[in-house]
Amino acid sequence: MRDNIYATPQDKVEDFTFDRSVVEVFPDMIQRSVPGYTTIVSSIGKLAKQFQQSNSNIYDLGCSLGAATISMRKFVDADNCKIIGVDNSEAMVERCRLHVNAFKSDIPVEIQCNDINNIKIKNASVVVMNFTLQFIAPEQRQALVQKIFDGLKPGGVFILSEKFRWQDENINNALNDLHLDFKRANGYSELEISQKRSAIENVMKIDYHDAHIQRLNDVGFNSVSCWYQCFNFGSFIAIKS
Ligand SMILES: Nc1ncnc2c1ncn2[C@@H]1O[C@H](C[S@+](CC[C@H]([NH3+])C(=O)[O-])CC(=O)[O-])[C@@H](O)[C@H]1O
Ligand SMILES: O=C(O)C(=O)Cc1ccccc1
Repeated sequence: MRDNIYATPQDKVEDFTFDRSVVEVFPDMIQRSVPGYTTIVSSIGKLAKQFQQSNSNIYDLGCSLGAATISMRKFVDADNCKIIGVDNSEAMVERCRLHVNAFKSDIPVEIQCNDINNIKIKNASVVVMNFTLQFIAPEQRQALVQKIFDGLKPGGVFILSEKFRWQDENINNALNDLHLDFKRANGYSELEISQKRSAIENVMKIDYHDAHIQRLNDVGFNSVSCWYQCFNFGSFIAIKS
């Protein structure tokens, strides 16, 4: 289903939520809005294969419809691994369970409806946050990333994908413009782009690219790199030694 949510003028643009109407169009919305999304999702599956450990948990935090969970499940083959997807949108979780159950697999998957700030993370070999940290209140981000580090086993990996901004205004504007052109090329009108911007400005607070690296180092990761970037979107790998 095509994302037409912001195609007609709205008197007042409400804050963006992951409700039922978003669920219906979500695959189209994220594909047309996030440069590199498909590459990132498939690479997450391959990274999960590289870092899986037998008898461990694999987390997909903010799993939405389960794209990263399903990608990882295709590649994971270690003994006694369990994939745990968590999302606090009931509409997403309900649809995610349908997606996950549409394919047969030997890897157990559990989809939980919960706030990721409230869950325990333990015995993890892989933790994925694919475009989710940006929706967490900024003051809660450090504690959440610390909890992820603490819940990882030695040799475990954290994969963090986000939209970025830069302190350097020239870089920031150049990469933002490339993203706007990407949305236009994918059929979004100026009205859709501006109404969507209003809808997300209060709920999606973007961190500086440097701030992510700093935070990952601060919580204890000593191997950190951006492994993918397209315009102002990208993904970090952080390994616990
Ligand atoms: N506190 C929270 N607790 C749990 N879930 C949350 C919270 N806040 C937001 N979410 C959930 O995080 C998801 C973010 S979308 C992730 C895409 C997916 N990872 C993908 O690989 O397709 C990214 C985007 O839409 O830009 C939504 O499903 C929210 O309900
Ligand atoms: O739509 C945008 O411009 C974004 O920045 C990313 C996005 C993608 C999907 C839901 C919310 C935000």
